[in-house]
Formats: sequence, C-alpha cells, structure tokens
Amino acid sequence: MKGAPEQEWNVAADETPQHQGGFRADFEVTTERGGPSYGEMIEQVRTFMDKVRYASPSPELADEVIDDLRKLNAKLDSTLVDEWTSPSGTRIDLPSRGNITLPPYEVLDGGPDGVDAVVTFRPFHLGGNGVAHGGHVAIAFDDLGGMAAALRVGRPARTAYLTVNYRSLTPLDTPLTLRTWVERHDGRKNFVRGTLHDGDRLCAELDSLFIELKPGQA
Ligand SMILES: CCCCCCCC/C=C\CCCCCCCC(=O)SCCNC(=O)CCNC(=O)[C@H](O)C(C)(C)COP(=O)(O)OP(=O)(O)OC[C@H]1O[C@@H](n2cnc3c(N)ncnc32)[C@H](O)[C@@H]1OP(=O)(O)O
Repeated sequence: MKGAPEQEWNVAADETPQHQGGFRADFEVTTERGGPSYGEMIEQVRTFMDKVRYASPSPELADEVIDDLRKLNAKLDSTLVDEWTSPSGTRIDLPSRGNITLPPYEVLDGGPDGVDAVVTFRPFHLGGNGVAHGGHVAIAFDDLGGMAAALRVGRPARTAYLTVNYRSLTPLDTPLTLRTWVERHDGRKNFVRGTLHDGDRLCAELDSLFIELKPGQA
C-alpha cells in the first residue's frame, strides 16, 4: 500500500478494484489491522471526547491540551492510509467495527433475519437535558439497518430514506437494545424496520429503505 508504513500487523488490502458495489469489492474483515491496542486507542479517544463535551478548561489548560493534541496529530500523520486499508470499520472484534464515528455497539446476533445489538450512547452523544442527540440515534439505525439489509442480500446496500420516530427519551451511558430487520423486499429494495429499547421502554423506531447496489455501482 503506497504510503503505508511497514508494520507486520498492517495487513494491506489487496489491489483488486476497490469500489465495486459502492463500499468495496471484498469487505475484508480482519482483527489484525491497527494491532492489539487499537481498540484501547479508540476507547481513549472516545473518553477524551466525553471529557471535552463537559470540560470547562482555563485558557492555560486549553493551550496545554492544544499543544498535546498537535503532537498526537503529528504522530498519526505518519501512519495515514486510505479508507479501504484503515482498521476503522473492519475490526469486527471491536465495538462498531472500530469505527470511531459510530456510537459504540456490539452485535449479539446477525443474519438474514436481522441484527440484534447493544448500543451505548456516550456523554459526547449528548443532545440536551442529559439525553442522546436524535442525530446520533439515526446514525446507529443507519449502520445497523444497513447491516440487516447487507446480511440479507449478501452485498452492500445504500440508504434511500431513513425515518426515525422518537417515542421517548434516549438515555446516555446505558446499554440499549437495538434491533433491525428487513420487513419486506422487492427487487433491490429492502424495507428495513428497527427498534431501540431501554429495557422495556421503546425509545425510537426505524422505518427505512436500503437499495442493494448493483455490481460496480458507485
Ligand atoms: C460481501 C458481503 C457483504 C456483507 C457485509 C455484511 C457486513 C455488513 C457490515 C457493515 C454494514 C455497514 C452498513 C452501513 C450502512 C450505511 C449506509 C449509508 O449510510 S449509505 C449513505 C447514505 N445514502 C446515500 O448516499 C444514497 C444516495 N442515493 C443513491 O445513491 C441512489 O439514489 C440509490 C443507490 C439509493 C438508488 O439509486 P439507483 O440508481 O441504484 O436505483 P433507483 O432506480 O433510483 O431506485 C431503485 C428503486 O428504489 C426506489 N427508490 C429509490 N430511492 C427511493 C426513495 N428515497 N424513496 C422511495 N423509493 C426510492 C426507486 O423508485 C426504484 O424503485 P422501482 O425499482 O422503480 O420500483
């Protein structure tokens, strides 16, 4: 991989065309890219974001943090690879496949009948008044709805529409049950429903359409 560092755990993506089917030709799942500490690195970044959300630093401390962050950013600069080679999104051993842009979830069960997951919105997912931002709830539904469609058809699918009905407040720092399933399908169209529960309480519902991508479709 051009520009990638020589590291034995940095498993390179193969060089076959990578954009077939919209996301990639082969969704190469690995638990090795990024090495054994990658999950903890992601966790520390999430924790930092949690603290930033609630921190009220003095000007001096803000300057110190900026200095530290510049150093950290410079460290990562020398390891940047393309989206297909990055560990983020392919580390199935980690919450949300190691993708830091997603709320952390664990898939308990997934197959053609749907996906069962536990998702925990973090302090940095705050919307207001101590509960989750609705946009973050939609992100969780988008990813796990897309997963339900992909697992049914065996190839990537893309969101055509996504409606979230917010039924009650979604708490932070609480393991929540998220379920998605393809309710019906018609050709390439997968109508995906979903629910998000805090115990017995329904927090939100998903009504969405995911279109199976044609081979080679961008
Ligand atoms: C190898 C194994 C794989 C297994 C892997 C398993 C592990 C899975 C792991 C991880 C899963 C991760 C999951 C991530 C999920 C995230 C997904 C996203 O966030 S995607 C980003 C946001 N979405 C966009 O940016 C789309 C933008 N829009 C488009 O690209 C197109 O509009 C697209 C592809 C959606 C449809 O375009 P067209 O050209 O392909 O198809 P046309 O002909 O327009 O539509 C097909 C049918 O759908 C209807 N349709 C399309 N859009 C509609 C809409 N908005 N409402 C109603 N119907 C719609 C049409 O009327 C048509 O219906 P008629 O066949 O004629 O009956």
